[in-house]
Amino acid sequence: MSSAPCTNVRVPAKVNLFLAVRGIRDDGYHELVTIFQSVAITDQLTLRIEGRSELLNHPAGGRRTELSLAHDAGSGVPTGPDNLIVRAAQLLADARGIRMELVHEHDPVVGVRTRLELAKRIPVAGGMAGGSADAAAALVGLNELWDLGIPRSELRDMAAELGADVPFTVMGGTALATGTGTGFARVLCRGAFHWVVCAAEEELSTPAVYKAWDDYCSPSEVEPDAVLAAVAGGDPEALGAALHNDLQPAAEVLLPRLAADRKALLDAGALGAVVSGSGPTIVGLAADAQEAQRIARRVAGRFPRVLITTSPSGGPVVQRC
Ligand SMILES: C[C@](O)(CO)[C@H](O)COP(=O)(O)OP(=O)(O)OC[C@H]1O[C@@H](n2ccc(N)nc2=O)[C@H](O)[C@@H]1O
Ligand SMILES: Nc1ncnc2c1ncn2[C@@H]1O[C@H](COP(=O)(O)OP(=O)(O)OP(=O)(O)O)[C@@H](O)[C@H]1O
Repeated sequence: MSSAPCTNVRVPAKVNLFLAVRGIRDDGYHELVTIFQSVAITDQLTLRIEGRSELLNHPAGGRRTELSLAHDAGSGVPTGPDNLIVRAAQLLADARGIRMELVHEHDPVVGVRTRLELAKRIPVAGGMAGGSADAAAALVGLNELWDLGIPRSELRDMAAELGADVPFTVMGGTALATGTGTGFARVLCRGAFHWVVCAAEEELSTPAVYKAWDDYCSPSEVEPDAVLAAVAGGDPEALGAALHNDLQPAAEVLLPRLAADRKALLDAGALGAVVSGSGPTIVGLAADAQEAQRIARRVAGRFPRVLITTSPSGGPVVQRC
């Protein structure tokens, strides 16, 4: 087999610079208009092949692999079949006729093993598409490691089966999405934006936030034009004023403190502050890199974890190791 025995994928988190909920579909999903942007907070997935690699991608060898997953994210993130990485691997294996058996990382290798290790830096259940980004890393990384040759655009289309945020995280950059968030077009973005990312102690479940929107909010007509103009012009002041998220009031029903947290970021000098996706992470936009550091210092005592980052970032970056 010609593929490398080891591949590394760095995959960025996302923020929604704009998110409008237009209504509910019959299947319970919500129709959105949203602008995604990748930010430079990344998870890293390392993928290795051990044992008899000829069994993996060779029709005569039977096309099969064991797969194990380990991560450093603690007990809130599963390592079994529910992990989005494992679901992504299963999706690719099924699509290419590879028999995949999920095993424990310490089980002895019988035949061939695909060993995955995740270094998690994106806040978990924070509204920054961490699990989706990991699924994207698995699709892109296994495509390379298993030598499947699937174009990125096809991986993006397959990704919709794994979750609404996954197609965007396969591509990265800046995009305007409609539908459930899976159909999108690239958006022009000039320059770099500087963010103060404030993680919360609590987690918010995405279905629970959409349920709160159902119970307390109604469809909005707000349009993304001001955000599109601000990113095209590389104008942080305009972007700060235009940041918008219809899920924010729903997240604040479940965690009322978030409203005061946003105000604290604005008082500390942020040009705008918004709940990221379904929350509870809040992102504050700074005028420049120095200002981001100043704001971060001012709010540090209020949040368990404050990160400084930039956007836009690219898509998943694959390196042989
Ligand atoms: C909040 C956002 O992160 C904004 O980008 C996404 O809309 C959520 O994306 P995600 O977590 O990848 O979503 P999925 O894993 O597909 O769905 C999780 C749950 O979110 C709700 N969901 C998600 C997307 C959408 N357009 N409408 C929904 O109602 C559904 O209850 C679904 O059961
Ligand atoms: N690889 C993974 N990383 C993180 N969580 C995962 C992963 N796979 C499955 N999960 C589960 O998904 C839940 C949501 O985690 P995630 O970090 O993706 O949330 P999120 O960033 O709010 O998602 P989104 O912004 O896409 O709505 C977690 O509580 C965890 O149980």
